[in-house]
Amino acid sequence: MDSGMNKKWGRSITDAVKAAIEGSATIIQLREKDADTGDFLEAARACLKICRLHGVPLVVNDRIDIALACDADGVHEGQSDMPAHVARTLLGPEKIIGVSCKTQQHAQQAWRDGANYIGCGRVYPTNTKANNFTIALFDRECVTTETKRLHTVQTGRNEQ
Ligand SMILES: Cc1ncc(COP(=O)(O)OP(=O)(O)O)c(N)n1
Ligand SMILES: Cc1nc(C(=O)O)sc1CCOP(=O)(O)O
Repeated sequence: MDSGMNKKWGRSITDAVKAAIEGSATIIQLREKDADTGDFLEAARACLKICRLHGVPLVVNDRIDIALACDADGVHEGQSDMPAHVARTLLGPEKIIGVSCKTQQHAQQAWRDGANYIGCGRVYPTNTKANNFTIALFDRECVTTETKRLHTVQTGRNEQ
């Protein structure tokens, strides 16, 4: 979740985190693509406080420095972000590392690098993210059954 999108919907990022947890979310990702570092860190600390109260892990998208600064539970990295093996070295053995994967090769590399889960998709178009492509459901099956391990699937939606 991200502050910008939630602001558009008239709620704060912390309200969004609370609502997600009330709705049974078992892990939260903070994904701030447009925030300044200071604002990102502040949001991460505020979200983490709520997550800790409820025993729900919080992972930070892209930014290992933010995750380290607030002692978040982990990070999510894309194919053009910090490689998972470097993230593992920086974060240590206990933190959660997720990696976005669109091919079997991505997935195999992620597991070799010490990822805890892979994010596979998206499988439907979205207008919330540019410069990225949708994969076929068949490809998603190949990526996830190939590795038979923990994965999430990005679905995609259309924001008006
Ligand atoms: C769970 C999950 N899966 C995939 C993504 C996408 O991550 P990435 O490829 O790094 O793209 P951005 O999020 O940086 O736009 C994700 N964030 N979470
Ligand atoms: C964060 C993210 N990355 C994607 C990718 O394809 O790499 S899809 C995605 C989430 C898109 O979800 P929504 O459409 O609900 O905004």
